[in-house]
Amino acid sequence: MIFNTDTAKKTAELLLQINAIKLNPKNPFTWASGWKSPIYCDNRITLSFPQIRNYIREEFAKHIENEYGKPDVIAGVATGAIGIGMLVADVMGLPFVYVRPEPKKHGRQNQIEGHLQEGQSVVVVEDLISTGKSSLMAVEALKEAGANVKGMVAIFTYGFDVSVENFNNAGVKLNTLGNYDTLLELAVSKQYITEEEHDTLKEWRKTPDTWGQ
Ligand SMILES: O=P(O)(O)OC[C@H]1O[C@H](OP(=O)(O)OP(=O)(O)O)[C@H](O)[C@@H]1O
Ligand SMILES: O=C(O)c1cc(=O)[nH]c(=O)[nH]1
Repeated sequence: MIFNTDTAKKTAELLLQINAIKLNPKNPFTWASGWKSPIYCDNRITLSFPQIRNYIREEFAKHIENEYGKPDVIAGVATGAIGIGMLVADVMGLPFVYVRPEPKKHGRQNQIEGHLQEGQSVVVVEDLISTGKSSLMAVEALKEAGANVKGMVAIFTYGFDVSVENFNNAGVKLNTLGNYDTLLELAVSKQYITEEEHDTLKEWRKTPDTWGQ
């Protein structure tokens, strides 16, 4: 669920402005889930724009504080949310850890990097939710380490039913700055996308798990 419509509109505007939204229906992107998609939202690009990463940082910090107060620790989901998670932790004056998709194979074999104590409250920062699988694996690792996971915040969600179900089943609260519906509406109204691209996206959105196969 988005925090509010103003933030969702602003987030969409900024992502479009920096060309973080990539469309390539002829040569679809492969997502982390294995799904094929005509669209890719590359939130990593926001880190390269100081004003935009500052906006995201401030919005996250404000909403985390409103929703959860100050947790003991901010966690970022690797790798996409290490940068922005660290910025949020810094502005909130909080410790930071990041969570790998799986334990590292050499060295200390950590999945969670940084200092985390059992019983500490944690808010998890993610860059993007498609199915939610990557994010929820990070939550699982944090819980196994004894963390008290308060909830998750992300820059963007596609809002797929499967992600809503996955978060509900895991009992994890998710709030995002932006979402697909708001982005699409703005992209159409500002003519960032052509009629043909809009038709492709409408078709894709009906069955994103099997599109392009
Ligand atoms: O909701 P999901 O279906 O799990 O997909 C979303 C995940 O995919 C991306 O990560 P990716 O695996 O591409 O790795 P990266 O963060 O290292 O770029 C993104 O950063 C999310 O973590
Ligand atoms: O599902 C993914 O892997 C994914 C989709 C997307 O739009 N952006 C991204 O960074 N990852």
